[in-house]
Amino acid sequence: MEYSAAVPPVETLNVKTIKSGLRDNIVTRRFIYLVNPISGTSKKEAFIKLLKNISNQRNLNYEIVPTSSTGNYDFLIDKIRDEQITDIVIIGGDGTVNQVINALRHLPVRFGIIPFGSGNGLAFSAGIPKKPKEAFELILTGSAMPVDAFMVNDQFSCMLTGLGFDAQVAHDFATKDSRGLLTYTQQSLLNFFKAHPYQFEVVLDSFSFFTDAFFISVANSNQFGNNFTIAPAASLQDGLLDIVIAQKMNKAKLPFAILRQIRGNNKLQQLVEDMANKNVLYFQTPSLTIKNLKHAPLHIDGEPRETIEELKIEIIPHCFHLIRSMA
Ligand SMILES: Nc1ncnc2c1ncn2[C@@H]1O[C@H](COP(=O)(O)OP(=O)(O)OP(=O)(O)O)[C@@H](O)[C@H]1O
Repeated sequence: MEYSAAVPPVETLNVKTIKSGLRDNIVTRRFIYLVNPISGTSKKEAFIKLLKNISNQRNLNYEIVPTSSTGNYDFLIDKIRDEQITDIVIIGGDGTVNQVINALRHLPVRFGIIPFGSGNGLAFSAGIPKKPKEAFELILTGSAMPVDAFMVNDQFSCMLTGLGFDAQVAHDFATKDSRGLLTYTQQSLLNFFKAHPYQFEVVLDSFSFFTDAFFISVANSNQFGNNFTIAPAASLQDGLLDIVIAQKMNKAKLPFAILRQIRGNNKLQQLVEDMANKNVLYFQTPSLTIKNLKHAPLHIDGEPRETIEELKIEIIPHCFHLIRSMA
């Protein structure tokens, strides 16, 4: 079915249209609130009650739908078309955000996030408030902007993909009964003592190089989540991926090297020169290939994935529209 008045197709949606659409047409907007019942640690019942109250008070047209544990959202596609849904509000963490946006990004909808995950890397990177009520207020009054995403072979990523140490943490975290920051921190510490470097070949447009690294992060967002910055220069809208490579070093130096990276004073000026004498390499590129020679574990947007030997990674500029803070 073709779209008519309320929501023009994505190709014709420009920032101005969306901005004014958001502010002026709150009554004509049609919302689906997608709730992940298991993400994060905070109980959602009280917030869902509040969400209903606010939505009813403001006469919003909305429906609450649970998220899909398999990541299959085919059941929503016809509904979005038939009912001319304009806004998908994701109440969950990065794993949910990845699955929902991947499934629905070709439709002319805006996405909003109410961060209810363990890390919430994309939401916090986009300046979405931590407090659920404030995040919802932003969805009602803020602006939708085009945001980049990227592909790792045929898999979609919108926040951060990693090989090595952080991926091992994601794998171990997935086996735990409890979620949340505490469990994540425990797993990070345990893995720190077991961490060892993996061998990679990194292929860029003009050259390639080998590196032994504790981890490689491919970042669209500036952080892992919980406001833990890893790629200080990363922008969600610049058409570039920020690549962070924590090269083999004395393990005692690793936290300090990461700290320098977090503070943003290790920006790579001359990649080739730095390869020999810097512990953490940091550069930007729209695409690259990583040959994962020792089968380092992989995560995509914080979710453990089966590892891949050769990762062809490419940005999708302005892939979807996210309601985000302009601050
Ligand atoms: N209805 C559901 N029932 C059970 N599991 C679900 C359901 N919907 C989604 N999931 C799964 O829940 C898992 C965790 O979700 P999510 O990643 O959003 O939370 P988190 O891991 O706590 O937060 P973050 O990714 O921000 O660290 C995902 O693997 C997702 O596939």
